Amino acid sequence: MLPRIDFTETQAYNYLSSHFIDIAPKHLSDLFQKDPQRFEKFSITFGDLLFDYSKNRINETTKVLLLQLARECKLEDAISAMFSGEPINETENRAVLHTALRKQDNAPLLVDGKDIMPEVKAVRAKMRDFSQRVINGDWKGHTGRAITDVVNVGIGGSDLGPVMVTEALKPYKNHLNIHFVSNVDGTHIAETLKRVDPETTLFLIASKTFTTQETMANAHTARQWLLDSGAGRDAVAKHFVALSTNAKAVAEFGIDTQNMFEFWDWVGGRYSLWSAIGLSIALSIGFENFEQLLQGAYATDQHFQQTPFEENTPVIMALLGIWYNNFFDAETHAILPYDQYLHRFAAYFQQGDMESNGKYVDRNGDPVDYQTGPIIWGEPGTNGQHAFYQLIHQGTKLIPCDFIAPAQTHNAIGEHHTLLLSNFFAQTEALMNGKDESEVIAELAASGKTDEEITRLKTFKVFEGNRPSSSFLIKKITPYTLGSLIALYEHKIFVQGIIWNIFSFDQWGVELGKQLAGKILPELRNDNAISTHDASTNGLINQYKAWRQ
Ligand SMILES: O=P(O)(O)OC[C@H]1O[C@@H](O)[C@H](O)[C@@H](O)[C@@H]1O
Repeated sequence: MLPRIDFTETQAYNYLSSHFIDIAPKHLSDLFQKDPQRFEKFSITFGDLLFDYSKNRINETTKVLLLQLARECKLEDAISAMFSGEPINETENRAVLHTALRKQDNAPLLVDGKDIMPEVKAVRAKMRDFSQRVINGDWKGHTGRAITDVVNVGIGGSDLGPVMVTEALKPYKNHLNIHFVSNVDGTHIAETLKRVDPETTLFLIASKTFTTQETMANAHTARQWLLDSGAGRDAVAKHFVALSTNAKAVAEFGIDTQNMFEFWDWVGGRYSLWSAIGLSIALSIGFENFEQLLQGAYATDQHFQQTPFEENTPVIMALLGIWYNNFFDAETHAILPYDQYLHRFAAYFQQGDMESNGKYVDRNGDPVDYQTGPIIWGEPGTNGQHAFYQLIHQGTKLIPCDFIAPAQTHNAIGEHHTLLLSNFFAQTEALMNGKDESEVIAELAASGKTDEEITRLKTFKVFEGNRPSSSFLIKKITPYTLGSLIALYEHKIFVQGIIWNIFSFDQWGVELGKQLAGKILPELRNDNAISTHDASTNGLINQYKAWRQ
């Protein structure tokens, strides 16, 4: 069982509250001036990844107190509980073992007294064999032609991870075209089916539960499309495989369970890209590269389990988030990759973080009286700079930002990467230092402005700075370093959930909307006027019925 500790009642929280009053007025640029060792003190190099957190509004005392907070919340026990397979997802009575999927050592891992590693390895071997056969053309479609296109049909955790990773690792891609269909909006599948050939397309029906409405609707449409092309029923076995925990539902759908890649209820959907759900990744970049991804994540798992908290990257990431969320009242957190290939990274962690820690009930079942998970958002740089950075620099909200950039690019074209990185470094510096009034006046005067113009314009051009950021500089985005990076964010989310005393691995908040959609659906199947809801919902439904003809 996970500890039940109200972090706002710890000694560390008390100390942090008074310490906050000292730190809040201090400017980051002064902190740097006073301490030439600041970068060395507040950065961690882990493999090919440098985590620089020195541009955060902390000093050594802050760090000591935040670490004390983690200890008082019994983080160490929680980490061993997760890795050892205790049922820490208590509202579903499940273990949380996405880490087992990337485990590289041979030690057994028991869940309910049974070693799960042989099954994990068997599915990995099956994925290896299958992906190799599809990639080298041995797996044929129903007319004997090799597969050219793979369509992953899934949503949420059965979509976002594979989409993000296949995009991030495009430089490693082979000849297979990979498509993703998630939305129940028929447009998504219709547009995808226009681009593929029934003779050479393989559908991966990715659903942990195999009951998700969107995925089942899209899977049925895809199967019908195959049959409508003239293929017989036996063609389904050559063009459909399932990635799921639910063998019964897979068989009912008509997919041979031989063609099912299994995973288990101790893998959360949003943590499942390491499981059979990652088959589209293995098909896209080859199984060796998929294994590299797992190995990179495993390196982070070891770092997380074995490194003292002082130098433990996910622990520090999490504590910084708590510092801003619970003391500075920051409501959001931006993830800003300076790498076009990482363009779905923030979207992926919107689910990862917000579905995990967007909760107002604590582990005792009581409403919390403090803030929990932040709003996660972001877009790649430099595009974000020309869109929303205005607000980050001069808006009224404090937005802690993570900047992520590779030192080496996969596309060394002219000076592009140097231009990109100059922006990455400049933004973190600008956010921290800002620009004071005297600099603004000097610049305006140098550009020939009159005194009157200078007086009129100067306040608009001042940047107060002191806006915090952390930077991840990665030698190169490879399957291995990407695996490490994703796992860092996963463990950050875990640590925060432990400290906020919430359950991070269930998602009851997504159920109500599904339930109501289930009630409304039959009401939309006829033309009768509806009066069973509130006036707004009735009004919307009735107008829809009037207009839909
Ligand atoms: O993989 P499944 O069972 O189809 O579920 C897809 C998604 O369904 C959503 O309802 C859940 O909120 C997500 O966590 C999940 O990833």
